Parts: sequence; C-alpha cells; structure tokens
Amino acid sequence: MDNSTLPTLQPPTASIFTTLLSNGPSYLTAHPVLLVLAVILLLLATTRYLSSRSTPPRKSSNGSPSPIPAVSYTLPLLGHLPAMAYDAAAFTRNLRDIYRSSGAYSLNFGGTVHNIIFAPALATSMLNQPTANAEAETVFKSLMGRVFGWPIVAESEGYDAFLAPLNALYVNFSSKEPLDAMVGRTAERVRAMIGEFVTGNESQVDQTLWERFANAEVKRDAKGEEVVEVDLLELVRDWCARAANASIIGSDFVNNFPEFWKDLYEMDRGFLLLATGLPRWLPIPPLTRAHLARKRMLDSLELFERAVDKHGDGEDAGAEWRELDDVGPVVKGRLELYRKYGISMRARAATELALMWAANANSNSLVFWMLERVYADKALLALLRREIAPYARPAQSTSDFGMPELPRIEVLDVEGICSSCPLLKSCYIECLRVDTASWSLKIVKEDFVLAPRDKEAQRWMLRKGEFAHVAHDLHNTDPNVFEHPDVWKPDRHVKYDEDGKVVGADFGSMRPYGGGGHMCKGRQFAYKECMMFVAAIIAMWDIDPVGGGEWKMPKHKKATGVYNTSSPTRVWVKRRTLP
Ligand code: HEM
Repeated sequence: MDNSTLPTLQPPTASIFTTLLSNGPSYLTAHPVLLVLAVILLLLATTRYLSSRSTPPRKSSNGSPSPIPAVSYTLPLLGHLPAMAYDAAAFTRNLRDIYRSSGAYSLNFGGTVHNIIFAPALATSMLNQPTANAEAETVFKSLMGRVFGWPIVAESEGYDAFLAPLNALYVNFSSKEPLDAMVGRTAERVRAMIGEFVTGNESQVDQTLWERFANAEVKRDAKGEEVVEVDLLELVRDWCARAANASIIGSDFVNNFPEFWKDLYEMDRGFLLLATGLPRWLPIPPLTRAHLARKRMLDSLELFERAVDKHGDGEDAGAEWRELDDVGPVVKGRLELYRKYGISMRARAATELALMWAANANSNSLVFWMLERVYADKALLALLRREIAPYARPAQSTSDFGMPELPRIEVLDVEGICSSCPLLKSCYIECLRVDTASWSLKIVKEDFVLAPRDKEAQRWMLRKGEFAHVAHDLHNTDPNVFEHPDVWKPDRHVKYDEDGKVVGADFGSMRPYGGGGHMCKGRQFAYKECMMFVAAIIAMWDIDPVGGGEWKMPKHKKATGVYNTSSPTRVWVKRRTLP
C-alpha cells in the first residue's frame, strides 16, 4: 500500500479536558459556569456509581436471601421519579425484561426504596404476608384522609377502632343472597334504562342526564338516518353508575344528587394529586377542581347520612328520602358502627365517598373499553350478539297506530350471560389485562424474607421501611406469558377441553383485583355488572365512528386502576336493526 495515501496522525490539540487537568482549580474558578457543570457532572456520576454499587448480584449462589436487585439511577434525591413521571409504563416494562430472572427489582423514589414485584409466585407471597411483616392499612388511612376527606387528625382512633367491623360488612358484596339481590336490582334498572341509552331528543330539557353529560346531538348519517352523536366515555360511565349505584347507596341518593357522578370523575382525575396531600390553594387546576368536587360530594353525602340517621331512629327524614329502605346492606350496616364508635357525619360521608369511588372508578371505565374493543370489530360484534342472543334479547318493535315504540329489552338473564357466554367473558378478561394497570401497595413493617412456595427458588430480603408494590400490569403485559401482549385478542382466555369443546374462560395467572386481605371486595359484583351492561348495550344499540369510516382506539391515560383516556371518544349511536 502506498503510505502517502494514509492520513498523517496529528498530535492532539489542547482540549477543554486537558486544560482542566493541567490548570484544574484556577481554570474552573475563572469560569463559574464550567465549575457548576463540573460539579453537577461529578454529582451525577457519583450517584450513578453509588447506586449501581448497591445493586447486588442477580441471584445469590447459595439461595440465601439477598435484597431485591436495585436499579441504578443518576439524579440524587429524585432517583427514578423523573423516569416514572415521563413514561411509567415503558420504564417499568423495560426493567421487567431486564430483571425477569429475579421476578422483582427495586427503585428509588425521593430516597425511599420501592420494590416492584411482578413474578406471580413472589406476588402471591407478598400479597399474603401477615400484617406484622407488611401492611397496606397505613397507606389506606392516609388515602382516606387526603383523598376522601376523612378527618384523620381529629378522629384517628375512631378510624382504627371501627376498621375491622367496617370491612366485615363487605361480605354482603360476595355472599350469594345479598349479591343476587344487588345484581337483580341492577338488572331491573338496566331493563328500565336501556331504552333511553340515547333518546334522540334534540332539546337538552328532554334528554337524559347521561346524554347531557355526553353532549348528545342529533345528526344524520350518510343514508340520511337519524343518529345520536355522543361522547361515549361520559355516556357509558354515567349510565352505568346510575344503573348500578342504587343497589349500593339506594335510589333516593341517586335521584337526589344527579351531578354526583360528574364530580366523582372530576375527583378521580385529580386522585394522585390529592393523594400527595398538596393544599387546595396551590394553583394547579386539576387539584383545585378535585378539591371542589370532593367538597360538593361530601356535602351531599352528609345530607344522606343525616337522613339515614333519622330514618334509623324511626323519624321522618323528609319528602326526598322516602325510599331509604332500599339502601344496600353494606351501607345500611354501617349506621350501627358509626353510632357505636361515635363517628362524625363528615367522617361517615368520607367513608361512603371511598366506597362510591371504588364502586365506580374501575368498572364503569372497563365497560367503556369493552364497548370500544367490541364495536371496533364488527365480526366480533356479530359473534357476541349470537352468543348472548338467548340471554339478552331486545323486544321486536311493533309500531301500533304508527307511533314509534321505545326500544325495550325482553329478556335479560344475568346468570345466563355470566355462565354461558365464554367469548364475552374472555373479552371482559382481555380488557382487564390490557386496559387496566392496578398495583397493590404495602409498607414493610419488619425485616422479612419473601419466599415463593418453590423451596428451590431465590428468596429475597425486604427491610423495614421499604415499600412493596405488586405490579399486576407487568405480569399481564409480559411477552413470556401472553403472546403479542400488546394485541387485544378477544378469545385469548377461552378454555377448551381435549375434544376442542369450549368449557369457559378464566383469569389464568392474572390478578386484576389484587389479592390477600385487601383483594377487591366488589369483584363478583363488578364481573356481573360489566357482563350485563355490555350484553344489554350490544343487544340494543349500534355504535359507529362519527362520520363512519375507521374506528380509532382512544389512547390510554394513567389512572389508579382501569385506564382513562384524553382522546376524543365521540361516536354515533343508533337503535340496532334487528335481524
Ligand atoms: C373492574 C372493576 C374493578 C376493578 C378492576 C377493581 C380493582 C380493585 C383493586 C386492584 C383493589 C385493591 C386490591 C389490593 O390492594 O390488592 C380493589 C379494592 C377494592 N374494591 Fe375494587 N375493583 C373493581 C370494582 C369494584 C366494585 C364494583 C366495588 C364495589 C361494589 C369495589 C370495591 C372495592 C373495595 C371496597 C376495595 C377495598 C378492599 C380492601 O381494602 O379491603 N371494586 N379493587
């Protein structure tokens, strides 16, 4: 090779680093900006070095417990908070793939250690820890005060004392008789309300409340047929709330406070801000709105509590409280406890608010996602309509004397829908897998060893003062467990016997309702209401994108459990033409 073609090597020119090295402190003091930069870089590098030094080996060789592997971070004080704030889902899922063999990893939020657990065996062990090792009560108590407005300081002891008997009342959400009664009453309301899912009334005065909240407008489609354009999320959430909540808090409350659920969703949007305990006067609009919404709801609930109290004494609670006997057994049973433990009216109202939030925040949004997924796929819609036909049957319309008849549902058999519609059940489970991101949180009270049942498996040491999160969504979106986890697959959870016959649909290893002592108390009711609501709506109504064309799936927005969305959700609804 001709050496003349090779580039000649030049001695390096003096760079900023060589200058820094040779002149060090005097150069930096003469350039304060560079000094600040150098200090910041040094701080970041030190933080990174120290936090990665605390990362133990992935698995100890002798199987003895070691701390859950810590993820290194660069920003002192903040730790992983910026990464979580930027895109928690992508950040935590990426780490799941890196730490898969450990089944857990630990993050640093503002100096506190948060263990994120996703392997099912570890999750089960964590959720079933005795409260002496790890508990959620402290977190729940703080949420009761900060989010739901319980007067924690003034009534701390009352709260602690009545918690156990209060929780015991939840048996009424799962025992057969009271659960059947709740489901039966809800089904009755669905029958009464499904014909007015949309009315087609142009004037707001004649529209239903859920239509008004959903900004219903009458339009014409390409064929010139009348359709009702609505915001589907608002319509569905409000309709579901009114159908289901009377069986929990009674029909008087539902009728007397029509704006309550609008406020509930306003508070839900500010839930995480309220949970931080930030004061009301801070100029953060979602926080201010959440505070105001909560105040209105607590005021309404306090009126309800006073009426129930009077009614409990056999007194007349007023003309608007004539149906208090139909309040559900959980709320009804609380009166005796409130009196026994001297709980104030404000605290009673906060307790009811927490229940109303739990009963609405997740299930109504889940119905919305189920409808979005089902109406997006017309072939699936047809299959589901065939599956539910014996159990959710619209009445054939007869137009006597040329008068248009209100749409009616002739058969609504909730037991049939829940036990004989595996494809619909699989859609429900698939939405809980894809459209839900709940975490169960506990605080570690004593050092303990987190050990899965398998004696050979690695055991982990958790230390007093650390936090433990069972991140159900990390398991639900794990490509090693669910093929193409980002794809919503309607029949994914349908189960077959050896002859290929469908035998049902089940959760498998998913735990969307949490587990252990704090597992969702309303899960049986949630399942039945979601199944009946979706069956009734698809049996009776057609839903299409505004202007026809492609269905656009709304984007997920982080909430506490089932995802919310900020995407537009306007659609055209019209009465289904029966075959
Ligand atoms: C799709 C609907 C629902 C989902 C996904 C859901 C999910 C959950 C989750 C993840 C928890 C926390 C579990 C834990 O910390 O491990 C929870 C707690 C709870 N849920 Fe639900 N839930 C739903 C519907 C309902 C309904 C309809 C009710 C009431 C009728 C309800 C009442 C409760 C209550 C009272 C708790 C607190 C349990 C406790 O701390 O002991 N939930 N729910």
